[in-house]
Amino acid sequence: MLKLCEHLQSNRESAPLSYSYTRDALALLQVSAAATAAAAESESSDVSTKIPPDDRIPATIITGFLGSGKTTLLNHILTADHGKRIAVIENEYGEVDIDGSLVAAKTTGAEDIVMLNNGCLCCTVRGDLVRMISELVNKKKGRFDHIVIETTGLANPAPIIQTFYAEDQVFNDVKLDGVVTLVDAKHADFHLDEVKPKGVVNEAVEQIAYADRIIVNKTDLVGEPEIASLVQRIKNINRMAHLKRTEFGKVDLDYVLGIGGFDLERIESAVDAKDSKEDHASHGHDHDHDHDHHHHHHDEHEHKHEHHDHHSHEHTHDPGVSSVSIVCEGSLDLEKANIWLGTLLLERSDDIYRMKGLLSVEGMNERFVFQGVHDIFQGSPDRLWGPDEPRINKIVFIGKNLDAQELEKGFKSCLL
Ligand SMILES: Nc1nc2c(ncn2[C@@H]2O[C@H](COP(=O)(O)OP(=O)(O)OP(=O)(O)O)[C@@H](O)[C@H]2O)c(=O)[nH]1
Repeated sequence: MLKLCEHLQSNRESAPLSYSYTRDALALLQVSAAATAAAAESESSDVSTKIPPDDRIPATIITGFLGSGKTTLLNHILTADHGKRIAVIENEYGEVDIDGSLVAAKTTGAEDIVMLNNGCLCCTVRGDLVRMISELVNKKKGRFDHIVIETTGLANPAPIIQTFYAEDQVFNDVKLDGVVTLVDAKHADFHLDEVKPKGVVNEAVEQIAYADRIIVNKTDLVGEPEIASLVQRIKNINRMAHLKRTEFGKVDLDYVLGIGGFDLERIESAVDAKDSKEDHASHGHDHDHDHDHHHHHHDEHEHKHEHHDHHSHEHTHDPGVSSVSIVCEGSLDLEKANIWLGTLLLERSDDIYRMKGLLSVEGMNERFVFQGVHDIFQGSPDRLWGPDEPRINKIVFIGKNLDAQELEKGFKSCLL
């Protein structure tokens, strides 16, 4: 505990905190409150905890299924007039980096393009990613403003995101700015429906679940009804991410770069979007029951409701991935919140993909903001609550088999 305290205090002068173990997360919450209380005592007139600017280099992860338009978006980013110097890390699965040459051909030469071949970022080459980022930072610091990482279409983004919080070498110099997920308007349904063997993740679902920004691309290839139903489906998985429809990845760059890891507005809008009880109750129930798929996926009706014995329900409800948002006024009893969050993460961290929150903790003058990726938890005090500002807690979970009512009940039981 003492060690954590010291860590917290030294970190308050620099970057936010990241811990990869549940118990640390809890201690962090506790220590934050204690430190704030101490600050309040020692500086009676000015209790503000100064949150220093975070000057780490931002990194954006571009993910999306094979052929969804990642390289197209990357080219758009690199050729657009934004004045940012961008270092690119390309992860091409296989020996020949075709994407690399496509991107390189279009760039002006101001950026660095680094290739990570022969493996998928999410598994075999994560160590390489850490080394590569460290190398970029050590050798080229000051020569670029932003890192963009393009993952292979088959990447599960979780381990890549976790690299940014769990690896000190990365965390000290680089912050995750955001995860941008491209969705192929024409083929996404097919991939989302795809049945995976038990225990194997559906990358298409995961990529949507982890996104901060979603780009439904290739909208020129399908009609409005298909797009609308896809958008609905995406929102059922992740209601926190912003979503835009595009052709050839043409989006404003501030939609994808500089979005900020702690995008509080996003938490707020995700929560505000949850308006009715009915809406709330529908969370986690987007089961399409499309259990069997063949490659003739153009006719939706053709493969719906085909059941075979070997595709049991337990692994076919891929949109069991959903979002739950909780909003309620009041202040949290720290001890209760620690126990609740700790138990939840201990029991469910495999299923809780992402978690973001803005909390009002009793005895803490600042808003406490946090985010988690499975068992990795990062949080810090944010600005002071305003004198007349209602102390409203907002928390969003994205994950598998979430029970909205149970989560809400658990959270509310921590309120004073
Ligand atoms: N019609 C249409 N084609 C597009 C659009 N966006 C990209 N494409 C094309 O789709 C193909 C795949 O695009 P890429 O950008 O290479 O996709 P990717 O996600 O990088 O592909 P992988 O590296 O294989 O995962 C290319 O031929 C693009 O020109 C779009 O909005 N509409």
